[in-house]
Amino acid sequence: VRKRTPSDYIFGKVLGEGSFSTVYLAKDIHTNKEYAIKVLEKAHIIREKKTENVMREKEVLRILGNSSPYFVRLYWTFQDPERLYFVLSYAKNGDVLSQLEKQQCLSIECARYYTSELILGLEFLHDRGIVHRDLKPENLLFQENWHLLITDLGSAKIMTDCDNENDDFDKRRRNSFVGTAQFVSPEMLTDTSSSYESDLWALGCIIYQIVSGVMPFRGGSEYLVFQKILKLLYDFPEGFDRVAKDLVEKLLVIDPRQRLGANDEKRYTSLRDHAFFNGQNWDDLGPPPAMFDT
Ligand SMILES: NC(=O)Nc1ccc2c(c1)=C(Cc1cc(-c3cccc(C(=O)NCCN4CCCCC4)c3)c[nH]1)C(=O)N=2
Repeated sequence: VRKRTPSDYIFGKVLGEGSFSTVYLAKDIHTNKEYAIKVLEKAHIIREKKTENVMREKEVLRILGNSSPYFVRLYWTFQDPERLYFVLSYAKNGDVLSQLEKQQCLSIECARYYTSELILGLEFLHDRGIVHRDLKPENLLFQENWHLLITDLGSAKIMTDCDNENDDFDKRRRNSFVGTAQFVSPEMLTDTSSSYESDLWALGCIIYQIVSGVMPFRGGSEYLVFQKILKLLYDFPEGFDRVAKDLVEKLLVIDPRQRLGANDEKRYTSLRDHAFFNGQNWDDLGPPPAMFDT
């Protein structure tokens, strides 16, 4: 197959902007299919020493292939003298953060459904030895059929055997801060170690936010947010669903080994068995619940 070039696509609106990439809506001129194309400036990537992150994102997306319904798919990559291009799945209904900004919070039925899809995605990812490390509502997308799609594997880590040993100085030196302040786990702040349980902490933050509409750890600066995380300084708004509260409290635990799911023989039995998912058929979640009052 001929290597694609930018001229194979008509580029449209900006779908998202990050520190190291811009994502555009694009249409393939041969098939009229729509894609999200993530464009990275080579000079910027090199200057900011993010080459390894870019290579890892491509490697992780290659490992995931199209074998999970819950992750964006990487169709093609190509480059020109200045830029790298990743042709990815387009999720027509945007990201969860935008939805929360539109309707404050999700109904408890939607929160349960999308948390279930996220857990199925995490089971798939973690069983393949991959930690996302930047889970947040902005990286959770709604496809045209309103099923969830997890994106942005640019901070992901591929766990190897040595990663399961204690941190050593080199690892501490190598691991700079990863993730987004409000969702970063205490262990990523204290000893720069991150593992599967770091994604379980982020899951707790996400459930809190989709149920309440606000983040659990908020502050005027990253430093203040970090202090609240390290001291587990958060509370629940009046009327927060009692069962969801219990689940969040079992995930937002300082010691990663004590988080719900951390010691599961089979991932993530103890999350699936929590009362918040009572009645859930994990083998068939059914169609997404209506997002709007129709
Ligand atoms: N960092 C990353 O890797 N980021 C990525 C990667 C892949 C990717 C990605 C981000 C996507 C983000 C995205 C953003 C949007 C989007 C942005 C702005 C507006 C809209 C929008 O309003 N869509 C119309 C549908 N609306 C949505 C809300 C309810 C009414 C109907 C969608 C759609 N998809 C995407 O579709 N595919």
